[in-house]
Amino acid sequence: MSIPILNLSWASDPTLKPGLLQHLKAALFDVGFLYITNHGVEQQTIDNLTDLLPDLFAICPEDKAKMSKLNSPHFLGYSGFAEERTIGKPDLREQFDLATELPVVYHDRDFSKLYWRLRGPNQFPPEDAVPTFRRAFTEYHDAVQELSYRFVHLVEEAFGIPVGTFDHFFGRQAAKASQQTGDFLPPQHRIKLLRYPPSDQEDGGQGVGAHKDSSGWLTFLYQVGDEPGLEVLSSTGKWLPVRPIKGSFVVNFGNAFDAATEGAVKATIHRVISPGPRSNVRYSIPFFQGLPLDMSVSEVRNYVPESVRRMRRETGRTNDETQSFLDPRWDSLGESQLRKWIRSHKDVALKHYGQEAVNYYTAAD
Ligand SMILES: O=C(O)CCC(=O)C(=O)O
Ligand SMILES: [Fe+2]
Repeated sequence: MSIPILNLSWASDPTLKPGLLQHLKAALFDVGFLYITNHGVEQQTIDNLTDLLPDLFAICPEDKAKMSKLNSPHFLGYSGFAEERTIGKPDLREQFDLATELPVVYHDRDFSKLYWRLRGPNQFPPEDAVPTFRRAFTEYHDAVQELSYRFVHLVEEAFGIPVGTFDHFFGRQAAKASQQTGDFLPPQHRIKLLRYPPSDQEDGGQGVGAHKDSSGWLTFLYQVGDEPGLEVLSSTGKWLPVRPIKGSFVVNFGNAFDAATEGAVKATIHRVISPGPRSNVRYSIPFFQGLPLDMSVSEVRNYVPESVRRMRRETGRTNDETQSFLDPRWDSLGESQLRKWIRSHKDVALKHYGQEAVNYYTAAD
């Protein structure tokens, strides 16, 4: 298995587009991981943000503390080196979690569900500490958001459903009158700015442990520079390197997408090995495309054609890893997101959601 590279500029050439869609189908259904090049996001927009990363991570500890995730019921802000764990081991990275800049909604509308508190504004670094950061971040966010919507249109074509079928998930058009769903509050997308310092272990260390993405629908990852480390688990059980290709994004699929397609498009397992002792710092920026918090995966599934959903069933393999969406308690995106955040950040959860919520969301299944 190798990781396909799709040239998105083929989408605007009628003679090349059928080939692109063919490649996309193979990438979606056979691999679940791909690179995209000529994707339409200006290199300058990317560089304006990536050039600031060394300065951002070099802000003083007091400024980092002021941006701590502990301040944020939305789990947005700074987490220090090795503070998060995956599969029981610390991840040797430092990160800023950001998102689409949105106001809180739970104060002034009838949003009775606790998960609405996930939605809210960013904590930005002080403007004098990293001048132009907010502008560079916002431009990057807007450009990748636009790419993500464009890419979803190609996925619709690959699925053989009308272009725009998923638009109302993103507040881009009302659902058709005949359909029950619609009027969702447009989602908040999440962006992590990640820094992996060189490890003192010869074989690197756990940059981030093996996982599937649970924060969104599709992930668009930008790997800064040439430092390797990202690996994806192939269907034969081998770890394949996903080396940076200058200017490309890596696309992969989150648990919700896997569940919505009944496993036809897999949420692949991936990990990052930290740079070794003589390597450079590695930076990367995943963009997790969100879905409306009050939408349920079963609703999303209604828009995915039967021809796609039966693919996994026909292979005879069960859809093992997305069981949590099958539990009615976690079927909505909001419930599953809140559960995930509370489980991974108990300190933030206790402070902003209280012991009762922590007990509820962390109880064994
Ligand atoms: O840093 C990377 O290349 C990947 C990060 C990742 O998989 C994640 O944060 O979900
Ligand atoms: Fe990931």
